[in-house]
Order: sequence, then structure tokens, then C-alpha cells
Amino acid sequence: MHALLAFRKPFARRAGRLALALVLAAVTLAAGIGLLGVSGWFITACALAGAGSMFNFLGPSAMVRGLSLLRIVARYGERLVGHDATLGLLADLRAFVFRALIPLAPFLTRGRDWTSGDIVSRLTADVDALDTLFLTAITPALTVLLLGLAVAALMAGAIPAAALVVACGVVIVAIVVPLVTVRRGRKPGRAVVAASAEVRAAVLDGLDGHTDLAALGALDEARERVRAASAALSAARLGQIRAGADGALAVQVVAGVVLTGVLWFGLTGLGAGEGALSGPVLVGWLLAGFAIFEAAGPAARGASRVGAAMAAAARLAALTEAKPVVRDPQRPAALPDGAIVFDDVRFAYDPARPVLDGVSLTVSPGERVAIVGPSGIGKSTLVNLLLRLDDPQAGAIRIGGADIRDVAQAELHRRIALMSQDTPVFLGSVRDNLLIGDPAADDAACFRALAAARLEGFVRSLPSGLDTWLGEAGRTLSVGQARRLCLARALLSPAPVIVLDEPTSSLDHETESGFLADLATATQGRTVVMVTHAHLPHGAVDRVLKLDGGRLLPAAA
Ligand SMILES: Nc1ncnc2c1ncn2[C@@H]1O[C@H](COP(=O)(O)OP(=O)(O)OP(=O)(O)O)[C@@H](O)[C@H]1O
Repeated sequence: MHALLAFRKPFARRAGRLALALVLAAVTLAAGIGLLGVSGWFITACALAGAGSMFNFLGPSAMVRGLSLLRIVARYGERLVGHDATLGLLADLRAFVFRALIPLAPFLTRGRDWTSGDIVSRLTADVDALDTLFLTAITPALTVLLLGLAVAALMAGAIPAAALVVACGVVIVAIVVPLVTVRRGRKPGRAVVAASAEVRAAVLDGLDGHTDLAALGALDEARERVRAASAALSAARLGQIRAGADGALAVQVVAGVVLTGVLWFGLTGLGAGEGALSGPVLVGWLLAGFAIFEAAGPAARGASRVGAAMAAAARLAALTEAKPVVRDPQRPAALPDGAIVFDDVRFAYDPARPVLDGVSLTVSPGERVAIVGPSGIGKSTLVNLLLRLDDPQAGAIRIGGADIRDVAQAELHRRIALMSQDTPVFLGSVRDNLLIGDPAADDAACFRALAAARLEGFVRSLPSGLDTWLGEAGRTLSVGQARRLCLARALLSPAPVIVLDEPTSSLDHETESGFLADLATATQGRTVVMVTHAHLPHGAVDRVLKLDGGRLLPAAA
């Protein structure tokens, strides 16, 4: 329940529309109850009066037509407003969760077992489960409770004992049965959420690693993982459906008992004399009671999904309430231009094993510096600290004299363009991918950046040029071409500082040498910090430093 409260803000934003949907659902049910009640009374009264008798058909038949019209219009409005509110809520919830996810992104897989498949599942299935809570569970139970008690109050004047039975039945089907169903649906609900996350993770892993799995002969294991997760999901869903079906059965049993009670007390009150209950009126009350309990079935089925919604809310709250390791200062300082300074920086993922142990470095504006060193020594860690994806445990990093912890991360990231080993090609065209670096860039600027990354000839040879669709993760490009496109994107960015983390990995030797030879021209006037294993041609950078034992030492250029 605490987890559900974490989402009160997005729900509160849509409260007006949700309340209107609730009112329209109540009007729909009220019209349905009235329609059945009046029809029952009318048909019985007509039958009893017989053909040729004096009976006012006009009033009741007008009421039947009016109520059925009201029911149609109210149902239409309820569907329209309810779905509009729910779809709006869905968008708000996704945005709410995604906003919370962004500052966590660099840390999601550190110390927690959140895989990309699991996070996708939270953003889709978990948000969906939470989103439908109002329409499928809360609205039916509330409307049945309100209108059921209203019918009982009206009935109290005609058949007091029957009214009491109806009131008790309504409380049972609108409160007790849903609460018991919620309780019974909790365990399968948790299992549904966990199993659907595992299905997504297994499918995504299988698709991502399909080639390697096939080459290693491990496709059967991947298939078995998907099959087992799907079987677990089906079993959990069955448990959830069983809880809902048992709830609906309980509603039917209560309805039977209540209607028998109404009939019993009605028949005993049926008699002659002034003000006595007539047969047609009793039939009307019976059918009105029937309409209430008809509407209580969906409330029980909706209640069986509340457990899943609560489990989904708990998984989402774990994301939205997680504190990012790096946070913006309350009052961000301006970020001046100037030298990048690492001042005695110390950093360790594990306190027993420092990765950076007193790194000091000054990179003047416009200088190009390469950092080399063996694999796993801490080069990417150093770059991550400059981008403030983490904070050093001691020492400071300054740009133009300002500690980067005192400036807004967005401002820092506007100043630094990054191309790392993991930089992705996004779903879209060549142009879409380039414009991420500079949304205002024209074709000429795009081709200049492509030329600097040695990809211009290839893009010009494509029938659609810059508008060529690249597919998911740039699947229509070779690995080397994808790297060069990412490089062009970083070069297109107007940021005065460019950080390149292994920019030439996956490039063939000739392209690598060409790129490094062109680096000085391509980045002219900008500061470059490059991490590389490549052999650097003369003039590619101004200085080469070696990271060794947690410190930076000069190395031969
Ligand atoms: N998120 C993390 N959590 C814990 N340890 C980490 C994490 N990231 C890196 N490390 C460890 O920190 C050390 C430095 O890693 P880093 O990626 O900075 O090295 P690198 O010099 O860039 O390596 P490479 O050249 O292979 O990319 C490694 O021993 C690595 O195992």
C-alpha cells in the first residue's frame, strides 16, 4: 500500500477526470438499475392488467426509453472519459518513472540486479498494471457500494427487512469479497509481475545474443529459459484468474441469497389493503437488486488484479525512490571556460582496491591529451569522473576554476561531448543520429563531421544519403561504420571539450590511422581528452600520459 502512495502525484494530476469517470459509471449503473426495476414492474403490471384493460402505458414506457437512453449516453461518456484519463495517466506514469530513471542510469547495474529487460518490464508491464487499477478495481467496487446502499435506502420504505438484506449483501460484495479477493490475488499477482519481467528479460537476452548463442550451440538453453518463464507466467495468471473467479462465484452466491431474501420478505408483505406491496412493485425491486449484483462481478475480477498492481507499484517505487549517487547542487554555480584540472583525485569502487590514487592533471583549453594504460587500469573511470557520472572520494575536478560538483550536470554535459566504447547508434536515420550532437546542424555540417570520421563517401553512396534508415542499434551498418557514425556525432557537437574513450576500437588499421591523423584538424580549437590503446601518429595529440598504479605519468608521445 505504501508503494501505491508513491504514485499519488500522477494520480492526483488526473483526479478531476478520474472522478468524472466515476460519476459517469455511477450514472450508468443507476440507469441500469432503474431500467431493470421499472421494466420488471411495467411488464408484470401489464400482464396482470390483461388485454383491453385500462392501464397507463405511456408514463412507464417513456421512463424505460429515457433510462435506456441515459444508460447508453452515460456508458459512452464513462468509456470516453475513463479511457482518456487512464491513457493520460499512463503517459504521466511512464514519464514519472523515466524521469526518475535518468539520473540513476549510470548506476543501475552497479550492486543491484537490474537488467535492461527488467527495466523495460518496469516501464511497460508494471506501469500498465498500475494504470488499470482505477478503472478495473476501484470504480466497479465504489459504484456498486454507493448505488447498492442507495437502492437499499429506497427499498426500506417498501420492504424494510428486505432492504436490510440488500444492504448487507451490498457490503459483502462491494467490500468483503473484493478485500478477500485482493488478499488471495496478492501472491499470484507478485508472481505474475516477476514472471512477466523474466519473460521479457529472457526474450531480450535471446534476441540480443542470438548470433553468439547460435555459434556456441546454446540456443536450446535460451529457448528453455523463455519456455520456463512463460510457463511460470501462465501458472501465476491462472492463480490470479482463480482468485477472481472465486470472488465472482461468491458474488453470485450472495446475490442468490439476497434475492431469495427480498422475494421472501416481499411475498410476506404482499397483500391486500391500502398501501400494501403489490406484485409488480415486488418484481421491480427484485430486478433492481439483480442489476446491482450483476455489476458486482467485474468488481471481484478487478480486485484479483490489485495484488499485481501492488507488486508493480513496489517495483516501480524501488526505481522512483532510489537516490541517485550524483545529484545537482541546490544552487548550481556558473561553469566558466578554462582549463580542466584533476586535483589529487582518488576513487575506488571497492575501498580496499583504489582505482585512482592521487591523479593530478591540467588540460589547457585547445590542448589534446591522450591517456594510455593497460586494460582495467582505470582510464574509463577517469573519464566518467570528468563527466560527473560519479564523484571522487577525495580531491576535486575543476573546469575554469569551478568544482564540477557545484555546477548543474546538464550544463557540464553541454560543454563535453562524449564518444565512449558503448556509445550506441539510435533507431532512426543517419541524420537523426547526427543531429543528437547538434540539432541545428545543416547538411553541410553533417557531411563535414562525416568526412572527419571518414564516413562521408559511404553515406554519399547510399541511395537516401543522410535519410537512410539504420534500423535498431544501427544493424544495417558494419561495427566499424557504426563507430565512425558515433564519432561524427561527437565531432558535430558544438561542445568545446571532446572526450573520446577508445574512439578507434573496432576500426580497421587503415581507418584508425586515418582517423588519428585527421584528429588534429577535425577537433581544431577544441580540448580533447582521449583514452586509447591505439598507436598514435606524430602530431595526433599534444601530450600522452600513462595511467599506472592509480596515477598519471608522462609517456612518450
Ligand atoms: N561499476 C563498477 N563497479 C565495480 N568495479 C568496476 C566498475 N567499473 C569498473 N570497475 C573496475 O575498475 C577498474 C578500472 O576499470 P576501467 O573500466 O576504468 O578500466 P579501463 O582502464 O578503462 O579498462 P579498458 O581499457 O579495458 O576499458 C577495473 O578493475 C574494473 O574491474
